Amino acid sequence: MNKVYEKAPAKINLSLDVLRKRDDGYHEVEMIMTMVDLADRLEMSELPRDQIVLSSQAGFIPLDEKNLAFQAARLLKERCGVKQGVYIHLDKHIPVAAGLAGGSSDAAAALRGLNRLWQLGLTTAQLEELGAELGSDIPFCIRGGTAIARGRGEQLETIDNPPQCWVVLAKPPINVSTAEVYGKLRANELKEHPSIAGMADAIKRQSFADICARLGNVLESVTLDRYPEVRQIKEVMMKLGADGVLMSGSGPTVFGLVSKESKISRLYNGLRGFCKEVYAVRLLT
Ligand SMILES: C[C@@](CO)(OP(=O)(O)O)[C@H](O)COP(=O)(O)OP(=O)(O)OC[C@H]1O[C@@H](n2ccc(N)nc2=O)[C@H](O)[C@@H]1O
Ligand SMILES: Nc1ncnc2c1ncn2[C@@H]1O[C@H](COP(=O)(O)OP(=O)(O)O)[C@@H](O)[C@H]1O
Repeated sequence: MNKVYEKAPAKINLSLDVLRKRDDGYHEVEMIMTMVDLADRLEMSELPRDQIVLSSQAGFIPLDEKNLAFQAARLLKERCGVKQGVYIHLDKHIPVAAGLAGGSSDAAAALRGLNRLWQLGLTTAQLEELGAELGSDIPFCIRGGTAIARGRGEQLETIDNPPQCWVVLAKPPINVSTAEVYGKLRANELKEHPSIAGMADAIKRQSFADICARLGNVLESVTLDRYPEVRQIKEVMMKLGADGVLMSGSGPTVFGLVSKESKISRLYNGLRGFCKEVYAVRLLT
């Protein structure tokens, strides 16, 4: 029986700006995203009957058509006229509804993997286009690397990876809805905007100090107000010596960038006193 495996890494937003609310209800964004080495793993095998079957060791995600990996398989089947079924096992490690694009990355991995399993011969650009139909972050998760994302997040410009560093992630035990955070944002009243060009330039110059100084996310204004524990985690991370700290996406996960390995255990152990879900990983460069 044919089988393929795909890794589905989490993303972080190094800079996230919202320019305006659009007529279609989405927000026009400009953001810089990169991947970290915290990943789900997907195993996909052929099913002789025409069915999509999902399983996972994680008890807290839907395994039916609400799952983005299921939606990815269904979309590919419909568009490419695939008659076979597929069994997908999702080995989940990325925290759910965390601002780390776990579901989006699973969908991206399913598109990449099923393109191979079913020998469809779609290009990355075609997969990105299909992915955009399922979610704004999915094209980036298909492409990977580091990119400036515009539009509603689906228009990508690949840029250099930042210099390698440690990324400490802390997720407080709350689930944040992306739609709700965008819904509460007063996009026209934002006083400060992070400079995306400035962050892109800091990355181009490989200046770790400037990258840390330029971290910014306008969605913090909504999530930090609503959930004071996210603000507290940011403060704790700074006190424990992270070089730069920011909330990822719509939150609630906070990440800290650290250049020196010697700082990691203090940061990791200190944070564990505040929340159960703490990870120390590397950038996926
Ligand atoms: C905030 C970000 C930052 O990377 O990530 P997460 O925090 O979700 O990881 C993204 O913009 C999230 O992208 P994604 O999670 O794919 O969003 P989608 O499924 O397309 O949309 C979910 C909902 O968010 C809102 N939405 C999303 C993207 C966008 N540019 N404007 C929006 O207003 C819409 O209300 C939409 O119905
Ligand atoms: N494969 C999946 N993994 C995780 N969550 C998923 C998946 N498919 C659908 N979901 C749903 O998508 C929502 C957002 O999940 P996720 O992608 O982890 O968050 P975020 O967009 O904040 O990074 C959750 O409510 C979850 O139920």
